[in-house]
This record gives sequence, structure tokens and C-alpha cells, in this order.
Amino acid sequence: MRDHNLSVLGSTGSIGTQTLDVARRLQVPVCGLAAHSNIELLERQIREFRPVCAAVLQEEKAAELKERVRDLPTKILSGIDGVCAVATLPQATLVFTAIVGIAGLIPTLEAIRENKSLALANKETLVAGGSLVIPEVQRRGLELIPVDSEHSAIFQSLLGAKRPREELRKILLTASGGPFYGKTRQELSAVRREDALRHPNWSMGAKITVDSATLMNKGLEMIEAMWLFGVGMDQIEVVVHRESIIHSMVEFCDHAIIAQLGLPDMRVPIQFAITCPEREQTPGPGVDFAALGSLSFGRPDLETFRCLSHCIRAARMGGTMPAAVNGANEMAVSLFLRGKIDFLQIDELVGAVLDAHSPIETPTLRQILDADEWAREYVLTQYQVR
Ligand SMILES: NC(=O)C1=CN([C@@H]2O[C@H](COP(=O)(O)OP(=O)(O)OC[C@H]3O[C@@H](n4cnc5c(N)ncnc54)[C@H](OP(=O)(O)O)[C@@H]3O)[C@@H](O)[C@H]2O)C=CC1
Ligand SMILES: CC(=O)[C@@H](O)[C@H](O)COP(=O)(O)O
Ligand SMILES: [Mn+2]
Repeated sequence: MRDHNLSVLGSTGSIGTQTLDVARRLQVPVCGLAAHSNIELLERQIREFRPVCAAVLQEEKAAELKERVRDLPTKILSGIDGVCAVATLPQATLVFTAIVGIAGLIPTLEAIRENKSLALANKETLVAGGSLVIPEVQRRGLELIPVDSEHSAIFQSLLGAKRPREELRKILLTASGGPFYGKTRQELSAVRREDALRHPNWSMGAKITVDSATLMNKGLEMIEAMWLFGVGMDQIEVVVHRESIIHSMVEFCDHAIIAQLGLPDMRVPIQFAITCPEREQTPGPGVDFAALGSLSFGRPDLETFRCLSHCIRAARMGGTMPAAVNGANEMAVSLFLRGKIDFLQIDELVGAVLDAHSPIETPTLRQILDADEWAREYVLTQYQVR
């Protein structure tokens, strides 16, 4: 197995904690940790993994953490500069980007500037900033390993291809359909926060779980796939697959289809990002096909789950539009989670931003961040008007 030293951005979250589970089991050292404000968990992680450096975005929380771990040599940093320092630690050989939202973009760009290999979970970074991230990764010849389960599946399915760009016909991106699969808009108008947070197959952070319920997650993942695998929107087909056993598939020019399957457990793609192209022993059971009996497939309902169509339109328009739509969704989901808006208002607000934003082609980082900021403000004004 490769000798890695990990920096984990977003170490206290769902992906972050599972990354540390894998690091613990494989005995991979961890040199950097970063989080937003959960210093109780971060302290426990520091005491276990003894990183060189840890960062907390919130200044007051960072000061508190510094006090708590003053018996240890770990350097405690704060703010966005601290998070970027963890992303660029000289000791780090693989940077896990597991921060949620566009907040992951700047640390990811900083890691790229330091020629780091990346294990990318943070899909919003590519949705908003793929036009900056991907050309720079390619120009520098860096490793960018997808962690998102579908994209890891596509990556693994393409590993044997001699000429993947020429031979790939299409990507079959699987979608669970979320907790509200089969519901009408009338029924969706009454769903509650706790219903949206009950994903049928995966245990994940709150924001991505709501995205799965609106199918925004699948829209974000289409855009993520475009950037990672250099395909157009028309080469990606979303297939509803309720069981989340097939994590995605690729169809080649001869119609041969290769897929990656497994139980829904993020520690599998996380581990593969660390060990690839090799594999390591993992305890526990695998898929029992006889017990499953059958697997189901269907088409997504774009009329009911409008966030998916919004993302497809945004991707086709390009420029700053995906950043605006992503920013609108981040704000709308935050409002929904705080009980300020209903479930259906999420796609209405995202749609309103899609209609109102004038995208800038080939944007700079500043223009991407401005589009995100503008979309958030627009959502706030629209929602206050109601
Ligand atoms: N969870 C999953 O199974 C999957 C997640 N992903 C993607 O991975 C990313 C992370 O998701 P998930 O783990 O579910 O999210 P969580 O909400 O569980 O965790 C988010 C992590 O990011 C930290 N964080 C939030 N904002 C900032 C910031 N501004 N600066 C530094 N750290 C910050 C949080 O710190 P704190 O705890 O202190 O708030 C926490 O550690 C998302 O982009 C998601 O779409 C992709 C596939 C599967
Ligand atoms: C685990 C993972 O990668 C999530 O993105 C998951 O795929 C969500 O599932 P659906 O969006 O298909 O419900
Ligand atoms: Mn996914």
C-alpha cells in the first residue's frame, strides 16, 4: 500500500469521521485536521491522531481548542488561513476535501497550488469552481481521486480502459430517488424536515441528505461527473436505482457496461482513494445477491423533482450559472433546515435564481464567489417577500 500522510478538511463531519475510521484501521498517519466549530470532537481526534496541525474556522472556538490541547505539540490555527494551512501542509501526501459546500473551494485551490494529491468528496467545489480546479489539476498533472460514491464507481469502472476518453459512450449515474420517491408535488408540500433527513440507504450530513431528497444531489453529481470525466450533459443518464447497490456504471462504445457494486458504505470509496490502484482487506460482509433477490431501475421524475432539471439547465448555460444555482441551493437548504421555508420552496428558490442570474463566461475565482454571494442574497430577498 502507498505510504500516505493525510490532511482531512472537514474531519468532524460524516465523510471526515469515516475517513479517520479508515485511517485508524489501515494505520495511515494523519498530519492535519480542519473543521468549522466542533472542537469537542476535534480535540478527541487530535488526541488520537496527533496531527502536526489542526485548524478551526471560528476564531473563538480555535482559541478555546488551543487552551484545551496545550499539553500537546499540535499547532492550532484559525480562520480560512488556518484551514488553507492544513490543506497545504508540507507533510501531507493526500488531502481529503470533506468540507461541505462552496467553503471547500478556496482550500482545495490552495492544495492544488502546492501540488497536493486530492481525494475529493466536496462536490460543490467542482460544481461552482470546476472551470478553475480541473484545468489546474491537469496542467500540474496532479492526482484527483473521486470519493463521492457514484464518481468513485465511475473512476473504478474506467480503470481498465486503455483510451477512456475515446471509448466511453455514456455514464449511467445511479440515484436512490431519496425518501420521497414516487410522491406528487401535492404530497411534497406537506413533508417535514425530519422526513427529508431520513435517507433510505445512506447515513450522511444534513445538507447532502436534503439534496438527495430534492434530487439536487443528482444534479450536482451530473455537473461533478462532467468535470471529473470530461463528458457533456448528454453523455450522462440518471438511472433511479432504489437499492443503492450499483454505485454507477459506464457504457463503452461497443455497448459493454462496467459497474461497481457494493453495500452502501462510504468507507469503501474512502479506502480506495487512499489505497488505489491497490486494494486492502476490509472486514464485514459484502453484498448477498440471493438475499437481495432483485435490483430495480427507473427514470427520474424531472417534473416533480425540479432541482435536477435546474442543474441540467445550469450546466448547459455554464459560466457562473452552476455557482449561482449551487449558492441558491445552499441558502435554501439552510433555511429549510432552520424551519424557515417548506420543502417545495427549495426548488422554487433555486429556479428563481436560475431565471434571474446573468452568467459570466470563463469566470475568475472572484466572479464565482460573487455569483455565489449574489445568489444567496437573492434567495434571502425572495424568501422574505413571501
Ligand atoms: N456524507 C456522505 O456520505 C457524502 C458526502 N459527500 C460530500 O462530502 C462533503 C461533506 O459532506 P458531509 O460529510 O456529509 O458533511 P457534514 O455536514 O457531515 O460535515 C461537514 C464538515 O465540514 C466542516 N465545515 C463546514 N463548513 C466549514 C468551513 N467553512 N471551513 C472548515 N470546515 C467546515 C464541518 O465542521 P463542524 O463539524 O465543525 O461543523 C464538518 O467537519 C459534501 O460536499 C457532500 O456533498 C459526498 C458523498 C457522500
Ligand atoms: C453516498 C453518496 O455518494 C451520496 O451522494 C448518495 O449517493 C446519495 O444518494 P442519492 O442522491 O442517490 O439519494
Ligand atoms: Mn453521491
